[in-house]
Amino acid sequence: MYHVKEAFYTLQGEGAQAGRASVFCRFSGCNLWSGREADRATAKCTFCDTDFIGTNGLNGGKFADANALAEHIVSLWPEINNKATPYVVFTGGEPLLQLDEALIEALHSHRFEVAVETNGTLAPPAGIDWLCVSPKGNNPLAVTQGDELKLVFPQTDAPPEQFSGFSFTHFYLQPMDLAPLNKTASTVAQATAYCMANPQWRLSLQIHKLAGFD
Ligand SMILES: C[S@@+](CC[C@H](N)C(=O)[O-])C[C@H]1O[C@@H](n2cnc3c(N)ncnc32)[C@H](O)[C@@H]1O
Ligand SMILES: Nc1nc2[nH]cc(C(=O)O)c2c(=O)[nH]1
Ligand code: SF4
Ligand SMILES: [Mg+2]
Repeated sequence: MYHVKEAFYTLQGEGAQAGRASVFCRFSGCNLWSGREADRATAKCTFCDTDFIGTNGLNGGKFADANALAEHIVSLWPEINNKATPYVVFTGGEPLLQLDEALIEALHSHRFEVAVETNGTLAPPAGIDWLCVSPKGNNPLAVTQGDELKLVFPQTDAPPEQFSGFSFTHFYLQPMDLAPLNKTASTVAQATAYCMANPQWRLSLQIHKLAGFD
């Protein structure tokens, strides 16, 4: 059984695939935070910008098997023409708690490319087409290679230098959105300065927040 908080059609807002039409499938639950505000300060990941509790969001629910969830995802992709490869982004919460090879294979059989946004603490199943790892503080990584390392910046216990030798094709700094913490500061300016001083790293602005879509 897969537990899905919400699923929707939008543009990828972050990283190297920003601007690409995507079905987002947000799994419920995370291994680094309960999702409850009362637990945030003591969680293993404290700055999360996402509600991933339960299955009550848009197009959310419980899906009995891989084919049922794959068909749900396929139904959210618009059949406008066949020139673009359909794209699904599994996120959460932590998608690697639930994503498995059966679901990836079911989506491949519908021509979909499969992307994942993960905190990197769990081993991924085979078959993922685009793996984005976003390390969280000093939580140990189970994954040190992939397509994209996208580090939320700044994090005192996760400086970029710790990851710059890993085997990723793209290295992005994403300014920490402090709104979930009821704080403001210029994390954009700090990330900009770091990327200018360290050209291995590129800036990822969360364009969905700037443009006002999900
Ligand atoms: C909500 S997470 C879900 C996927 C996975 N659990 C992870 O942490 O990568 C999706 C993306 O949002 C990023 N993110 C979470 N909170 C953020 C914040 N306050 N500011 C900027 N990016 C944030 C994460 O680092 C990750 O790249
Ligand atoms: N548009 C849009 N792009 C995103 N890229 C990563 C997201 C996430 O929450 O994982 C996200 C999201 O929530 N919305
Ligand atoms: S690991 Fe990802 S989903 Fe979990 S609390 Fe952190 S940012 Fe949110
Ligand atoms: Mg998000």
